[in-house]
Amino acid sequence: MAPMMDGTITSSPHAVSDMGDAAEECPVKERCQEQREALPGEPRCAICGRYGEYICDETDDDICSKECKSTLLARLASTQKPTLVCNRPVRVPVSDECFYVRADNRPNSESLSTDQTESLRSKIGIGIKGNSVPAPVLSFSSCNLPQKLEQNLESAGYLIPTPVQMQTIPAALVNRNILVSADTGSGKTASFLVPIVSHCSYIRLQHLAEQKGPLAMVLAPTREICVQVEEQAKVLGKGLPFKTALVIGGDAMAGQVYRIQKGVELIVGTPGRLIDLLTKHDIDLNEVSVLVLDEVDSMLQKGFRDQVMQIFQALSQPQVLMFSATISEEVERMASSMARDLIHVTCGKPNRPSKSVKQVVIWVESKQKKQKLFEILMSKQHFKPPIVVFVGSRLGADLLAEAITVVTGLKALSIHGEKSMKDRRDNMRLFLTGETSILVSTGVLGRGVDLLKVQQVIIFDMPSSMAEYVHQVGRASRMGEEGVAIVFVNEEDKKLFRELVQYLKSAGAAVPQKLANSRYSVGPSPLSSRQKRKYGS
Ligand SMILES: Nc1ncnc2c1ncn2[C@@H]1O[C@H](COP(=O)(O)OP(=O)(O)OP(=O)(O)O)[C@@H](O)[C@H]1O
Repeated sequence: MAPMMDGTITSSPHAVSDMGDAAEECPVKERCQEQREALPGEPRCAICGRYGEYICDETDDDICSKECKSTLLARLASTQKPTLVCNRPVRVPVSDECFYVRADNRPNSESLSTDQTESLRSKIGIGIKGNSVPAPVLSFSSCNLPQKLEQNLESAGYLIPTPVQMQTIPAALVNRNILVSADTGSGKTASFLVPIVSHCSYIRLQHLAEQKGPLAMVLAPTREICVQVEEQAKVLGKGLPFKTALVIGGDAMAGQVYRIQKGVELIVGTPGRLIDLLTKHDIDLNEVSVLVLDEVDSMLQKGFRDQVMQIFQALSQPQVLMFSATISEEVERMASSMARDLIHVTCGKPNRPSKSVKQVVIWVESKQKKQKLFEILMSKQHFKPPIVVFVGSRLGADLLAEAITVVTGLKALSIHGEKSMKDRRDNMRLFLTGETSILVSTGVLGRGVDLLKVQQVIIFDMPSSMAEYVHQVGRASRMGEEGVAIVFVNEEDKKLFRELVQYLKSAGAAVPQKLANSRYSVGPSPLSSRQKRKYGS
């Protein structure tokens, strides 16, 4: 994630005297979060205030990591060179001046040249397709966001945008339709929530909407994703005229309707429940001007597609923002037909597992899988809690969680679509708060859910597609942190062998001999023509 590093920074004299040789031997910290807090009297990073262990060779400032060095240099560059701006005109409401940075006070008022923009994109690893795509930004402060939103971002620890946010936020702020494919854990959620919070509070503060109806809608395939998106929206919208409603099955509908009728800016929900609610109750959607399809490939698949289109058609030409780590050519085509003048942003290697996760594939016959899993869980070397174990069936999830608890003595819980919403919430809470360290899940947690401290997943049953595999592997890493995915395969997964071998080879991961030697790993796979349609050649 850290953009544009040359790494030339020197150890601070304070650090050497305090830490002796050890400090000199330690590699320079890549990221700010790897650095510790500063103790009283110690040098502080000029950017984030953590322990300023190094000196920036180009400015002599104390800094904590390569990440902050790059922020420091970017800030410096932005005050000296033509700069990056969002083009959205910002008008300041007289009564709410405190929320906005005045346009004429902005330090960054010129645009980058085309060459500069292209070179910046290639440095931060962004690809774009589309007409007149706004330049990326290097900081949240160049976006003319409500001041309160900037503060909320800072309080949440979002000091600089991630690459996908750098490109997507400015484009979304000027109302462009966007399709984004970016690695799992790369910060896609804030890429749509920041523009939504900004847009909604702007409309409310300016009294631009006639009614108090919702202004934006986020659709996602699972309840767990919706819960997390709504939670994050609340964090970012705190203190602004920005209320949210969560519309998912398993929660009482009456409460959801009441909340929406009272007036909310954002609705986050699963398509099925939302249609149910909209058909039974009179909800005014006239003012909804932004629609987000999170995990868009899943949302445009059979099962969801008709419901999504029904909702889309009930809105009056909203701006459409679509996101996933896996986007096929077919999804691209469908997205282009839904939204005019679409921008396509890519970040990282599309449709491949995040390179931060080490894939360790083991050939295990089905009857031996449980035993192998228990061995891993009981091995000090291999078990790195908290972990998620992905299985293929609901019953399998319950039975395996029970078996783990009985055999290893480690408390394991399960999550799947047949559990009540209360159980799903309780089990997630117990897992995220560290009260239990093993969660056995079906695909419901495979996508989009931020499993904060998880750095290890075990794919006990291979999912039905390589797209789901990419998402499940991605649960082991957030924001480029290193993770491990242990994957059990055997002949039953043969329809995925060919692609799996390609993925492993391109990631430099070992291919078990039985997998490499299988006739299904070479030549056309049983699904090749369908897969070709799905992912292109
Ligand atoms: N600018 C930022 N600075 C610091 N942390 C961030 C920033 N943006 C996002 N994060 C954090 O990074 C983590 C991953 O973000 P997020 O869940 O949005 O990823 P994602 O791309 O949606 O992943 P997935 O495809 O797996 O759903 C979250 O914990 C989030 O809080």
